[in-house]
Amino acid sequence: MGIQIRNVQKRFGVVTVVNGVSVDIADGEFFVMLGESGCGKTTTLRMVAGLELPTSGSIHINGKDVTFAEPRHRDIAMAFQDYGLYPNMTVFENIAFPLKIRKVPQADRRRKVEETAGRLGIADYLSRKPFQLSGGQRQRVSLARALVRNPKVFLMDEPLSNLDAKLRAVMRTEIKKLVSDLGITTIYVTHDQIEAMSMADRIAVMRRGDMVQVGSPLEIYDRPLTRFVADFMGSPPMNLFPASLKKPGRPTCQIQEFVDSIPDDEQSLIAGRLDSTGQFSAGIRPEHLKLVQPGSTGSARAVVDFVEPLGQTTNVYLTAGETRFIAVTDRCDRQVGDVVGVYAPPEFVRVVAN
Ligand SMILES: Nc1ncnc2c1ncn2[C@@H]1O[C@H](COP(=O)(O)OP(=O)(O)OP(=O)(O)O)[C@@H](O)[C@H]1O
Repeated sequence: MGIQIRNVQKRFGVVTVVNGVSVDIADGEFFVMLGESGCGKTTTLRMVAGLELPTSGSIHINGKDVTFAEPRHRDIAMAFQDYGLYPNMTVFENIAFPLKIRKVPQADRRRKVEETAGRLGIADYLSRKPFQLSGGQRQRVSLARALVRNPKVFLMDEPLSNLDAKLRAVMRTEIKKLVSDLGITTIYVTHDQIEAMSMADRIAVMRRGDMVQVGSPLEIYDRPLTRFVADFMGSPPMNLFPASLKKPGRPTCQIQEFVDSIPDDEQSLIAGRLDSTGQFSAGIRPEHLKLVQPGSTGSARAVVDFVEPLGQTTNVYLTAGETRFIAVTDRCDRQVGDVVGVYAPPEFVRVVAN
């Protein structure tokens, strides 16, 4: 059950925008497709919805081959960035619309609309027209209209991107809670890594029509396979230092101290992640670097370039030789020009493909 996407490819004329994507999405899973504009996430979602047909490959939803099925035969609901509400209908009529076209009896319709509106906190607005609502309320109506007929699968394309930052944060927790309470299998498209991290059971990071890494938010954050993924997830992003393997078992790096003691299990990944010139990147998250006394065992010497206090934490911009990188520390009293020791705990150093 759930959704199986198998070798799905989509070409528009000579341009391939989805490049043979395969993934299994479990029943009830919240699956996020994350990537930059133009990477093919919307096109993939539209193929699951039936709004676009694959050039090749297949899509199964709850055990049924729907590759070429009409959208209305897929038991899916959709919500998009533009709410798509009918301006001349009331909120009640908007939410009831999918039930009306399915000829659900009037009493049932009323009950379901009221129940769904209650869940989404819009029960008091049922007699208003969309123009009498705020953006957040309109998005709730759009979600209510999608959910009112208890779909098995819910597809969302950047549904929060028209809302301000604070409301987005509120809505993302509400949506996540709502769909997991209802047990609906969900595919959610976004370019916002915080949204992806906070909502997903699993994330697929997409690039140029490929799913470059699929995993739980923390797997992807902790163990990015490539520079692209490492750079995309996290703010400030992972520090990435050019490295290479000249002799087996001893990587060399721009900041040698950072790779000198990386554990064997991480070292064993190097061979599989070298590029054609024998290079890889050593990655370490800014929050894992420790500022210590210059000259402390295993530390590299660096100079503080810039200090950015953020209240809870401080971003410390550093230079070691020509190499620039960032450490995130607790509040600290480092000053520009200070010479510090920087220690990378070996268990946090990652081997990342270029
Ligand atoms: N009907 C179409 N005809 C030709 N090219 C298209 C068509 N639809 C999409 N594309 C192209 O396919 C590529 C992928 O588009 P898609 O909308 O899937 O990307 P996306 O990752 O969702 O981006 P965004 O976040 O901007 O929506 C883009 O380069 C786009 O221009």
